[in-house]
Amino acid sequence: MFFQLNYHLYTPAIPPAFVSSSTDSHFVPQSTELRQTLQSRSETIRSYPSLGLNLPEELQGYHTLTPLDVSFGTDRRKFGNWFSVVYRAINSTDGLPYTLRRIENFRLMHQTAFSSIEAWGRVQHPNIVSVHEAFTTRAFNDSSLVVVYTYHANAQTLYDAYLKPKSPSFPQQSFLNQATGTQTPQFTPIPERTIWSYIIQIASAIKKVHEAKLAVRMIDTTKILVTGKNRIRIGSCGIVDVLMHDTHQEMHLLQLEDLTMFGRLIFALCCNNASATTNGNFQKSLEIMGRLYSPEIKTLGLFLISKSHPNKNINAVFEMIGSRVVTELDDALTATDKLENELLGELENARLVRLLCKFGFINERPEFARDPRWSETGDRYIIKLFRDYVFHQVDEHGNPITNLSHVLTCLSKLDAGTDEKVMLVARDEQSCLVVSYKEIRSCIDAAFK
Ligand SMILES: Nc1ncnc2c1ncn2[C@@H]1O[C@H](COP(=O)(O)OP(=O)(O)OP(=O)(O)O)[C@@H](O)[C@H]1O
Repeated sequence: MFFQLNYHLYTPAIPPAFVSSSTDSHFVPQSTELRQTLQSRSETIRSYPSLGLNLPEELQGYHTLTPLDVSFGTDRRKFGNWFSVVYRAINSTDGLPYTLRRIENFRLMHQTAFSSIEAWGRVQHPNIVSVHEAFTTRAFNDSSLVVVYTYHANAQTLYDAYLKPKSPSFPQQSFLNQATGTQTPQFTPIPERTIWSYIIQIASAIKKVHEAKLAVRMIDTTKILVTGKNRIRIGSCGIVDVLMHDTHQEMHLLQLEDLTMFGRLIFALCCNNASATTNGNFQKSLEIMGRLYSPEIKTLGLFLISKSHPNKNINAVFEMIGSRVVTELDDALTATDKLENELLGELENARLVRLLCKFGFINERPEFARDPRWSETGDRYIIKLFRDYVFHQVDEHGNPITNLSHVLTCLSKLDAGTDEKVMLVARDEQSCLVVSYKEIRSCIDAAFK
């Protein structure tokens, strides 16, 4: 069956006045930066682990383990009371990269501890790193628990992105502004719009989790990932449920604890201090927050960390932040417009690559090399001359013309099968043929078949 395409040449883009690819938007950087970001993620995924790490070659269907924690080997990080290490690994079944969080020296007492992982597997949300599976293994020469998550290339924790001291010679302190007599924080505050965006994203993740009758149990700057421009995702979900399986705790209380951790997170981000709500720092934190941000953020933060608020639940949070959600929604829709527009510009790629592959399959087949009938007669002769017309033209001095727009225009016309005629000249210039792109396309199709 042969379908006539009713589009040809290049897909027209939306006028830049409506969707501009050269300007930044809240969630999508300008086109060139977006491309660099995606390219760099692709490079990261293809990067290979250094040798000599002494890691298992294979682990429950995962291979090519690469540690993601840069401090691996020197500063052994902790997950609660347990040591944990994070790896990227490739799944043998689908060939895709995943994140493996390993908890060292963990003894699984009951298989039922994994039931929460199944529940987490059903939680799909744009602000939660998806949980895939969990297993125990002796492949690391101990008894380890491994929980597998979606891998977000080049993700950074909120801690690394904002709170980590930039240099040991610049401790994160306030200094006294002699002119005004006020303490000025020695850090670059996160813009208010970004803080609201993070608040809304975390709140909607918590809402999803609480509605699934689960609790996040780990809302902390070191466990939330920045996975794109102003995009964050809660990582490490489900681990605490497995680790604490034998300690029964009421879900309602765990969900309240989520809100308290959420409040502490807001203070930490606003004040650039992971311990902003501890006793010694609290007054100073309130002062910093009052000075840098609108009062609604402080009110929300105080509501969340309050011990005994009768109406403390995630829906009450949304009542407090409702008006800000509209801006977030607008920005999210602008992001889809921008990405759709970027995609429009790439539509041609797949068509053209498929066409080039077809050419590659047909032209110069070695098994027909001694058979002049293959390429010197009929359909295939036309294809050969067309190939010369597209790729092998020379200028008046006999130098090759490498004009990409000529190639792309010809291929697009060919793909569309236009009625436009083209004159194909034999290499010896003794004969020429005038054929339409439509006819050339039929020849290629027939030869390919
Ligand atoms: N799902 C994921 N996709 C991509 N990278 C991830 C993912 N989860 C974690 N990482 C990366 O792995 C690294 C280590 O994560 P980890 O949670 O151990 O951070 P950490 O700062 O070392 O925290 P801790 O002190 O608790 O160990 C971080 O740089 C993080 O960006």
